[in-house]
Amino acid sequence: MTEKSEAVEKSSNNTGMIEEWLRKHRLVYTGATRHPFILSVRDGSVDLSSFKRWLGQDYLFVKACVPFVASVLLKACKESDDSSDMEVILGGVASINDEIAWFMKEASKWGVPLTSIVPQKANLDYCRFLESLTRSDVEYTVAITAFWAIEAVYQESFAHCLEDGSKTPEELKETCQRWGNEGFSQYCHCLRNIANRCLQKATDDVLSKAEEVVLRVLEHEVGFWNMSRGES
Ligand SMILES: Cc1ncc(CO)c(N)n1
Repeated sequence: MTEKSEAVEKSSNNTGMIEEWLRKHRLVYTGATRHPFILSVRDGSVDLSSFKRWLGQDYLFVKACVPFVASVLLKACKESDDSSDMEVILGGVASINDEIAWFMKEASKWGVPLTSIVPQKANLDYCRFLESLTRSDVEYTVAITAFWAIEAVYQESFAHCLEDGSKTPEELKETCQRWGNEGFSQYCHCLRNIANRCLQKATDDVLSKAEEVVLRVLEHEVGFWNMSRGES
């Protein structure tokens, strides 16, 4: 069976290509969503200087996400056969807008000076990767799959810090709520559905590009968490 016919079969069983890849790359996915930095938030042992470093770097990252998300929106306009994709991606634009405002408020609360933050190598590498995905020769299917992966890592990571039994410090719970809340989980689910629908119709060539992009996102996410712990 080809990867493509496998995907079609999977979707009739109510699971898609993304679920298939998550099974196949479980360890890589867990590496990104259960990183030692996140586990330290969850068990309360997190070093606040790491948290502040993450906060400043993520502010820069989120700003760099704006042209990427705009490019996904543009690709949806041109290439999507379902007009509801637009609403979901516009929701993503709105959520980035809120995030930027939230980072500014949070940074002032923690005394992190946003104007003087220097992007670290892992951050620059990730931003450069995002920029490469904005090119017009990158298919909508590949771009929306990358977008799902980027959002899903944060959703799964921060939701883990709010589960029963977690000892996340009170002052970090609001941060975890940003990405760990039910609305964000729903939004990620919508992105996953869009990606699965596109992947189901994709050629083998696009499928393998999309799978590769998911793996690159997961690698960059691990690099990003490592940076927060002062490891790069
Ligand atoms: C590094 C990184 N990945 C994903 C997200 C989710 O938006 C974020 N804010 N930062």
